[in-house]
Amino acid sequence: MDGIPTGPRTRGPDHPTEEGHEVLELERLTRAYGEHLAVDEVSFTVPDGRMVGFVGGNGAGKTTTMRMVMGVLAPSAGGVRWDGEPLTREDRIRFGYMPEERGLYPKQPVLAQLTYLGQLHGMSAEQARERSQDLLTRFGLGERLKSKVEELSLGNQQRAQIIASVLGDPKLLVLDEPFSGLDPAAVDQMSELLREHTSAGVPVLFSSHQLDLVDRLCDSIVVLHGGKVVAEGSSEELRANAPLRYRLTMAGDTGWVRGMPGVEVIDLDGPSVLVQPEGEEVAERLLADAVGRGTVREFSRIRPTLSEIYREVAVA
Ligand SMILES: Nc1ncnc2c1ncn2[C@@H]1O[C@H](COP(=O)(O)OP(=O)(O)OP(=O)(O)O)[C@@H](O)[C@H]1O
Repeated sequence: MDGIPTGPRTRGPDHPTEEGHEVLELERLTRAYGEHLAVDEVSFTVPDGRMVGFVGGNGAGKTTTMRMVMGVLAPSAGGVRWDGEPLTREDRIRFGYMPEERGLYPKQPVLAQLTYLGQLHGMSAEQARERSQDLLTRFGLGERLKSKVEELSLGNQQRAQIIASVLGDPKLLVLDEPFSGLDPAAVDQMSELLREHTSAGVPVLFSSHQLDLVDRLCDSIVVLHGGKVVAEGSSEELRANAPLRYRLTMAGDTGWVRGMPGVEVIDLDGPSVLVQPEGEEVAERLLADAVGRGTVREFSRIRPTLSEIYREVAVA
């Protein structure tokens, strides 16, 4: 478990402790560039032991928000609290951050660089080297310890960047697109690494455009659009607010569905139709009608994907 925070193992959403929750709270965080509001009163919480996915289209304001959390950028208004108190410089030193522009120097050997970063987080040179080496080895870079960062493949550079962000036993992780460019095996390894941190009570906030991955990994999701939070919750909560949709498949043509009051046809392809009924009663009426008209092969409620929900709330 090298590189994993040493906090009590019992912390986390299912095992709250009495020593308080280390929760990150963004309160009406706002950033303007000239007339343009890049981030507009963004409020949400990253609770201890939770993994929060931050999604939104290009230019939605994710990076700007994360930079303000990390103190790289000053907010125009609003603030950030940690453990109920305004965030300080000292708090931020204990946070792990993977910036959009990445932090590692291309020309320096990867182990030497991580060792140096570990020392900046207060470890001895020996501790820092040992922990860096263990993590690099665990994630398949054991043979590349002396390679310069620029000599690694992009995916391996990304692994090293993620390792760099967890080196100092962070109290919070803020990661800007940590999974971009990783192959599926690396995604699994890095997700496991992040999960180890949430299990130890660390709140994790990461941005991503990979919605399936966010759906799979995150305890909750914040959707940003045009600098504003347009949806927030667990994927189940987001789904509960999504429109009711059913797929009806019959032996014959389903074109007759177009004439049914209260039923919007989303997609119709001969014997199969995707519909959005106004409510459960309308769906039941539709099924009864279908049974009266011929053989029903399928009538099922469609669980929307996160991508579909995202398109509903975040595509202009
Ligand atoms: N230094 C800057 N000067 C002026 N405008 C900026 C600056 N940085 C960001 N912006 C603007 O702020 C908005 C939010 O950008 P930001 O990089 O936070 O979005 P993002 O959600 O991270 O996008 P992406 O997914 O493309 O990385 C955009 O309209 C961008 O053009």
